[in-house]
Amino acid sequence: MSNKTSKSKDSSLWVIIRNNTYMLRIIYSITPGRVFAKLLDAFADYFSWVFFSIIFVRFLLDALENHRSYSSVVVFVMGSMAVFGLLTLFSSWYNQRYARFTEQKLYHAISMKLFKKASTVDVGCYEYPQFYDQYTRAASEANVRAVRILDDMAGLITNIGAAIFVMVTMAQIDPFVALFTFFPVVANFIIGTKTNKISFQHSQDDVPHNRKLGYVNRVVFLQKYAKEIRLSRIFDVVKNLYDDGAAGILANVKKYMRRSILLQFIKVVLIYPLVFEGVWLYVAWRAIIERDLSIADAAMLANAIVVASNLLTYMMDGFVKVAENGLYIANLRGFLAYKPQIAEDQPGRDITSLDSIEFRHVSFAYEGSEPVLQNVSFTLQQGRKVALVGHNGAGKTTIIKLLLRLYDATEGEILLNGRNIREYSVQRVRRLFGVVFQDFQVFSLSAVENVAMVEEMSDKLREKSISAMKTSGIYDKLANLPHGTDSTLTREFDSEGVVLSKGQVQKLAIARALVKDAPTLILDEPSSALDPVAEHEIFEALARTYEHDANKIVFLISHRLSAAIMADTIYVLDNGSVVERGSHEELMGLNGLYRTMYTKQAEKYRDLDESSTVAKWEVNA
Ligand SMILES: Nc1ncnc2c1ncn2[C@@H]1O[C@H](COP(=O)(O)OP(=O)(O)OP(=O)(O)O)[C@@H](O)[C@H]1O
Repeated sequence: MSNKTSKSKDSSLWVIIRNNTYMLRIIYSITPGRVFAKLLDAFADYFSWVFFSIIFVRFLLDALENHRSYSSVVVFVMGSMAVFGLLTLFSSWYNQRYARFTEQKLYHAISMKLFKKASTVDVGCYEYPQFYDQYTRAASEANVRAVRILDDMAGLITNIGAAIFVMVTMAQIDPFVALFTFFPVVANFIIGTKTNKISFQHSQDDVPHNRKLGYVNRVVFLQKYAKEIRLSRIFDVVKNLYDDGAAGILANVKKYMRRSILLQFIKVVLIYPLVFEGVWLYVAWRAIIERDLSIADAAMLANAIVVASNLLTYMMDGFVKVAENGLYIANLRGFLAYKPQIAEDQPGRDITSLDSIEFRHVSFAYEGSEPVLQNVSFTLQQGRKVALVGHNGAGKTTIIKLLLRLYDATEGEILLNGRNIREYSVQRVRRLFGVVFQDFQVFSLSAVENVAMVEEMSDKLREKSISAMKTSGIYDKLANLPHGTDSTLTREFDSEGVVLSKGQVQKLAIARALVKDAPTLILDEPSSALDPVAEHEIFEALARTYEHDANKIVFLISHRLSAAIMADTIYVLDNGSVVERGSHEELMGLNGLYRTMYTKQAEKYRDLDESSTVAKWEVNA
């Protein structure tokens, strides 16, 4: 993943501008009103500040010195107050209502962008800690940064306007005095840039540690871990991750704090006194010693210098903040710009039916791992019912993942209807398969939504979902509940939610695969949690369903070889290679791995049968 997503830390001006404008464009596309309202709010802020510190004071002192009419003072004061009142009213509406409202809108839209991207990145990304780090960095900062970028940018623009105004006003009275403001501004900029780089690096270094804290939090709060935690001492082990994370965060505090404190000290102790005290000495000198400054101008100048140096300091801070925001946005841009190698939206040929599936000398290795499949070749024609069997880790599920284009083969090719799978649209290919994976998930939604798996439920789809539930054998359980098939699964959001057993969930997953009515049905260990009666019933029902549908290919992966017997062809995988193939009878005749596995299982079942007979006999006795 590290080489797949760009993680730019370049702080050159061009990159900063590009990153900020990139984010501003996103913000503008989501809520243009917020952009204009924030600009007006920032203007209201600076206007009130500059107006009352400089113009207001100067006008009043000038009116007193030059004996202007009382009514002109009243009009000026009342007019100023009216404008101030209106701007304050606008600011409180903006900050209390509009900003919060649009903030949510921004958060929502940006989160959706992130979710969408995260749900389309290559599945292989999940094998990289760097992926989680980058996603966390992008996700944790993007929302907050979006608002900050707009606020900082609007602040900077109005700040520049206000600074120009104040500097020009000052220069009209004393061009020399403006120089006072530059030293602290430049010094502040240099220190601010350094401080921000340190705090950015600090926050980035904290991400892996914070993820460990987050992981432990999840383990404690999520239901799926609750049983293991109560029945074992695993939490003592997991908790070490929390300790590691917390220690890492503390180490980073130690690593970065000394430099930050030093820079802060230089800024506060050395820079500010130079401006504020120095300026008053200069103005007092001109007014008392040189006597070339009126009271109104002296007061205005003294205020203006403080205001100007503050404005320029804020302006430099604004530049630094904008640069800092640019660094954070680089994470988001990098993440959103990531182009999956197997892109769902990549254009490709359409495919709606399957005449044949062929694996031609296919080899595959997960990135950074040894080869999992080696030179696998087989061809399946329409209507074939095949089983993949083999020991744990032989590569059975990996074959399915390649077929679904969750990964691409490292060598060789997979052909659908005689064409390389890569020529087809990924979405179209995935629609060809109804799959039950071993690690299927239940969502906190209604049972029928868990089966249909689409947002808009039509009556027809509901009917199909219910019929699939009947075939998989879960319907009776759900139909008897107060909300029937609309009952929510899990109790995370609904106290009346249903908690299904593992076997019941497996039946639900089978219904999910059936409802797709895809040309190929893939069942990866579909009966591992089912009792023998339920297993028998499901396979009977599946056989009935597919008996009449001669076109469909059924792919079964199972450790229960009794289930694999029904297949036309059984492929035996060992260490990533197909070592045997044929019908049950043919494979038994080969005297190879299949026969050994089958005989061992048959013995086990016979032993179980015998022991249960003994148990029955003991009970009867
Ligand atoms: N995402 C992954 N990254 C790296 N290695 C993986 C990944 N998934 C599986 N493997 C490895 O690939 C090998 C084959 O795994 P696969 O899941 O295909 O086996 P399987 O035959 O389906 O096993 P089982 O019967 O236990 O389900 C295993 O050694 C496994 O450790």
